[in-house]
Amino acid sequence: MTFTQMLAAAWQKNNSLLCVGLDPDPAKFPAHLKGRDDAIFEFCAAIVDATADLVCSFKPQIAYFAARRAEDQLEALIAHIHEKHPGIPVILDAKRGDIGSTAEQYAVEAFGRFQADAVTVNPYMGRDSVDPYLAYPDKGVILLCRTSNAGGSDLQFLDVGGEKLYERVAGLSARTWNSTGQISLVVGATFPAEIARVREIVGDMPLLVPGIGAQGGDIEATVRAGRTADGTGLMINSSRAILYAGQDENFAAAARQAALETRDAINRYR
Ligand SMILES: O=C(O)c1cc(=O)[nH]c(=O)n1[C@@H]1O[C@H](COP(=O)(O)O)[C@@H](O)[C@H]1O
Repeated sequence: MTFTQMLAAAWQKNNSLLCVGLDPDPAKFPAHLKGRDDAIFEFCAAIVDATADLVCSFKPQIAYFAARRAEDQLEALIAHIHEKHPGIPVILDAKRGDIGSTAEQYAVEAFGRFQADAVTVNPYMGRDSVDPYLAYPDKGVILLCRTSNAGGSDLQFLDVGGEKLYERVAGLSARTWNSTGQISLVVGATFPAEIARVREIVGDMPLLVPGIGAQGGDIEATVRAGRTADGTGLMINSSRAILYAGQDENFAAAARQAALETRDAINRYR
């Protein structure tokens, strides 16, 4: 099954456009996990098990694991998701981008080592820097287009021959680069007008939309701007607002409640 098929099935099965982001920061862990060698795995696996029936995808952010020499725990976590919650796609958020020969190694890392179903990629270096990921026909390649941070406008809003750079990325992705149907785009929830513009350019292509929750993006505006005609098309990510909804031993139950409320808030506007 391809990433796109898995995603479509998860949208339906869990009636959810919510992607739970796994950005584990040990400083924010409940006291009983602090100091344990496997704390990152235990924390994330508990969140995954508590929310897996409420999401369309999980998105571990590699920096939170690599910064603490915990890539082995990331491998174990992704294996855990595949084994215990088959059918829920895993997006490795790594925002890679490099010349083709190096991109080949990043692709092996994401799809071979970590067994992710999709990876985030920075398209700034152009088509040949994206091709090595597309060589894995079952995998998703999610390109940064209009990011959620304020500084995203520094480059993505530049005029490039009568259109903005993010519009060029969307247009190239949809019309030229996506011959295999593997590409999705990142568009921040903090910019609903641009979500609508990207949707206009790319048709029904799936969009990864971070920026609700801790970054303050508006759920109603996001869904109305980005949903497709059948009420899907979005992976709306929330990380901190779900991971750290509770601070004690009951953190996973608190995360479940936050995920449930977020999924239902999203569904109100589909
Ligand atoms: O590619 C991403 O996931 C991403 C793109 C973007 O434009 N903005 C953005 O916040 N992200 C990621 O989405 C997550 C947002 O986390 P919260 O703000 O805690 O919900 C982080 O893992 C970011 O790295």
